[in-house]
Amino acid sequence: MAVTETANYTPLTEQTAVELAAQLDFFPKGAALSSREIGDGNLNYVFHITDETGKGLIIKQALPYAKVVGESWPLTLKRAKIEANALKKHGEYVPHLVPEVYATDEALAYTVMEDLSHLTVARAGLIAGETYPKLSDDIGEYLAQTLFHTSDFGLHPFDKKRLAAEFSNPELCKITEDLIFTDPFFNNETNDFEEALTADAEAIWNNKALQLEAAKLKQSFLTEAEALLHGDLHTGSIFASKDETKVIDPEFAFYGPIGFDVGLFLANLVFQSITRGEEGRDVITDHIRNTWDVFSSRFSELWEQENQSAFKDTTGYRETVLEKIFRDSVGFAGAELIRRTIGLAHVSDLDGIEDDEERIARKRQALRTGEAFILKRAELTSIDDVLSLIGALR
Ligand SMILES: Nc1ncnc2c1ncn2[C@@H]1O[C@H](COP(=O)(O)OP(=O)(O)O)[C@@H](O)[C@H]1O
Ligand SMILES: CSC[C@H]1O[C@H](OP(=O)(O)O)[C@H](O)[C@@H]1O
Repeated sequence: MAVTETANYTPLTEQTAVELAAQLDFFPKGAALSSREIGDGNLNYVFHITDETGKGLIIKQALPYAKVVGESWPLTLKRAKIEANALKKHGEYVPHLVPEVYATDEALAYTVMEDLSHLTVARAGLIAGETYPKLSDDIGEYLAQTLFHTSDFGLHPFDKKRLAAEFSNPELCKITEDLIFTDPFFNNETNDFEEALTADAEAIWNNKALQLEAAKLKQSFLTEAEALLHGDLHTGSIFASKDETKVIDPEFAFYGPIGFDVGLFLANLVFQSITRGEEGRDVITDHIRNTWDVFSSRFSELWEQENQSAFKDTTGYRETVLEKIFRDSVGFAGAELIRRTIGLAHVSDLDGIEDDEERIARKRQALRTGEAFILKRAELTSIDDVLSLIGALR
């Protein structure tokens, strides 16, 4: 990382975070503020500042390295600016589905934003058996609005290319390129899995057909600047309640293939489908189906209403675009299922299963499902095909 990037940077402490919050015009003058670092993610500090009435705000600060690994893994501070700008850009289309950004500081790499502590991180809630009736309606809407409006279908080509340049995010993309698309498909030292899964991992590393498809997915991720993605849309990046949904943490935002955001969210629902008993599974199946249905129908409506392309009404064009997004989504979902099982950075849906035999069985199922998604994605033509495949691999 360039020396200049950290020249004026100091990490906040709970104390300095309070001092910073007091300087903002947010709490009443002289309010008694308290501060707690609550970050449970892999990369950043998150300070929760509250006054005596319970009113709160969040200060998220990037560290000059990946928190999960330590100082041996330097990481650009620019990601804080990318995250704040992505929240604001996506907020232009779906203000009700992202936190409000109150202030930013590029040198100190922090973002001050709306406190969402009244909501629960969706992954934790789903694992606990919570139901979120609006989750797939809201995420389908979020995906359609943010991805359509930042694509060539929704923007003038000059604006789209300017935005793509603004959201160039090579360092964070490299993490995804390595951790999702490369390392799990080879015997790489970043991989992380229980000994009982060794033969399963080796089968992946020896599967040449799978590697070829992984290479194609990686190429798509590297080269297809279709829309401004969230870039890491898993259920740990979503806050939810029965009547609200908010998407946080778009520090991996960049111009990439639309199916990447759709696929990551679907894969994280699939983890729930895999780990739940029969009684709790239907609600997840419905969310998987509804996410695609809402996304594709809202995307189609926006296409009809707002697409300026000369080919907008060309027979079969919209269908062709949606078929590609669908195929990509299934493939990217497959890569996410595999990387969260044997790669670096797991999900608690699987790792939290206490019984060893059950945990290993569910992880094997996740690997089988991921492989099938990647290898069969060209044959799957509807979301019901995907759901049947998930069912057949139980
Ligand atoms: N706006 C917010 N309101 C309340 N809590 C938040 C907010 N943003 C983040 N958090 C808390 O901090 C945790 C980590 O945030 P996240 O943005 O996912 O960090 P990282 O980039 O390190 O993964 C979240 O799981 C959540 O508990
Ligand atoms: C060393 S980064 C690993 C992993 O962490 C990110 O997740 P999050 O910021 O939500 O904790 C992202 O998924 C990266 O792939």
